[in-house]
Amino acid sequence: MRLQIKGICHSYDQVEALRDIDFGIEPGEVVALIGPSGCGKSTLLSIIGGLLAPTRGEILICDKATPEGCLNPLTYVFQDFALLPWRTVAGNISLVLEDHGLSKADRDARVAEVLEQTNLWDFRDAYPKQLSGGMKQRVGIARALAVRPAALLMDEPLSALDAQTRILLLDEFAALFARTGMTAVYVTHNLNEAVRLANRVVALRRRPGTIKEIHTIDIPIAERREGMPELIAHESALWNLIRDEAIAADKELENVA
Ligand SMILES: Nc1ncnc2c1ncn2[C@@H]1O[C@H](COP(=O)(O)OP(=O)(O)OP(=O)(O)O)[C@@H](O)[C@H]1O
Repeated sequence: MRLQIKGICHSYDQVEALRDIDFGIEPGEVVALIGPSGCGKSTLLSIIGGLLAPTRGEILICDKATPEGCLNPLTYVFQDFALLPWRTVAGNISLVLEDHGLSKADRDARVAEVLEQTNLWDFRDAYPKQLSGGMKQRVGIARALAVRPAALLMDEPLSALDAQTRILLLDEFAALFARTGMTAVYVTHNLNEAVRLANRVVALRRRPGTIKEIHTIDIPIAERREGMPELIAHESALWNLIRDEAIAADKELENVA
């Protein structure tokens, strides 16, 4: 799916959150949105996903190409997993397939397929309260994949997890993106995640949120490894881009507390 973000501006009452945001997302591309706290990353993701109408501008879907059997072209992965506690792993995944006119056999086949893809098969009958944070987020990913999306929209999907689980899931996301050629928009505070996963990184400045720079990382995602000198160089270039504003945003939050 090719998306064009065109002249997006958004204000919440008196707060001008985004101004004149323009860029394209190519099919199979992973775009990370980074920037200091409050620069409008989540607002932009919500606008791309159609959850929020922008004050001005539009999101153009330039080609309508979607995977076969796609039930929801733009699909969210939430940082807090958003699982139903009274449903099993398989039940949580199957939930998003209900009300789409699929037969039970089709639903079961899709659930089995994504359970395999996310290494959750052995946990299919477990309930969310029995799972670690990392396993819960795997269920979140499996649920998103079950609708065969054209693009995944991910809002800090690893931020609720401990450091070791983050590293494990980061490897799994990289493998997933490399294997499926999935189009994705990935919001993160974490520059390490951005350089592991993204083909391009959109760095935003704040007040109002505008594009500071679009940074390209031209190493195939499948070839990226933790600690690669080239990735460390990209991470440090990104930090130099947002450093001053990140420090200012941090001080501002400290003053409020
Ligand atoms: N519902 C809302 N009502 C009023 N102001 C809002 C609302 N949501 C966000 N804002 C403001 O809009 C600006 C952008 O917020 P947003 O959450 O999109 O930024 P962010 O970059 O995702 O922040 P963070 O990194 O802290 O999650 C901030 O100044 C925020 O306070």
